[in-house]
Amino acid sequence: MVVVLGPNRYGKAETRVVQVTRHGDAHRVKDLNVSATLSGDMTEVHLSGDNSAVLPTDTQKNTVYAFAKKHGIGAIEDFALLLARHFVGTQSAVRHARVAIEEYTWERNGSNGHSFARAGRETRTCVAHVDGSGERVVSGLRGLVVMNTTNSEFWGFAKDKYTTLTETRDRILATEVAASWRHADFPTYWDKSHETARWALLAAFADTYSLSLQQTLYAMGSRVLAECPEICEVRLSLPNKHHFEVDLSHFGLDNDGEIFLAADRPYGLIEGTVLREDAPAAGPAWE
Ligand SMILES: O=c1[nH]c(=O)c2[nH]c(=O)[nH]c2[nH]1
Repeated sequence: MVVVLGPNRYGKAETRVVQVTRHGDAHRVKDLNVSATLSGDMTEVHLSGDNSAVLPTDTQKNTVYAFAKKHGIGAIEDFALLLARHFVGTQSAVRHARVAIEEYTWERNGSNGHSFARAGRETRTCVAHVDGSGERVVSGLRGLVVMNTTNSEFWGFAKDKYTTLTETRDRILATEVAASWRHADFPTYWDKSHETARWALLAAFADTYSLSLQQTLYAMGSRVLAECPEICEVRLSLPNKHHFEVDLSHFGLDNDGEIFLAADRPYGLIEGTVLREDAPAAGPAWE
């Protein structure tokens, strides 16, 4: 039997780093979850246990903390690129570094400058790749929960003998947005680019008179591309958080779109990609 080593990679997953910057009494918090993944000339460690090419995952973790102190944490895309460039640039055996970062946002709690509350469930994300073919960054967010209480219909759908869903000309449309977007060019300011893309998603969700969540998805992705010239591809995953009007007739009450059961499962899951026709090749961006 002949076996060979296939694709492999290794790294330190989920290094949690919190940076508190103190401007007098007004503190600022950056709260990240950093996952580094390295690959390259790693045959010997797998075949013979020779570790000479292996930068320990423990070192990768330490680098995250040291770089947070030395360089500070600004936009997560800048921090991810800094780390990825460092691993590829300083370790000859490392040909490809992937650094994925999640950022959790804290809001001020009161006015004392040092008390914070976690801001909802929304998480900002990015994945940076650095290798011999170049640098690629995918940014995004997840956990952004949105709801329209009208301007949503769903009718004219295919039916078979198992279809019981009634057509509706007015329903609640709610979802928890998970979106990621690929950059054809790097923006000057990652934070500004993220803010604009996020705003575009929200604006399109609010403005679209929806005949299906699929149509809303396409509108959201298109709006990001319209507002952000540096972005060439948007991927969206939208759970349809169903709200069912409750039948209150048993209690002698009518219900004209006022009382709903918010079902947590099962949920429809609408996923799609919207991209520029001339988007450059993605390379490893989405891996
Ligand atoms: O916007 C929707 N898209 C669907 O594909 C679908 N399917 C369903 O049962 N409800 C909905 N709503």
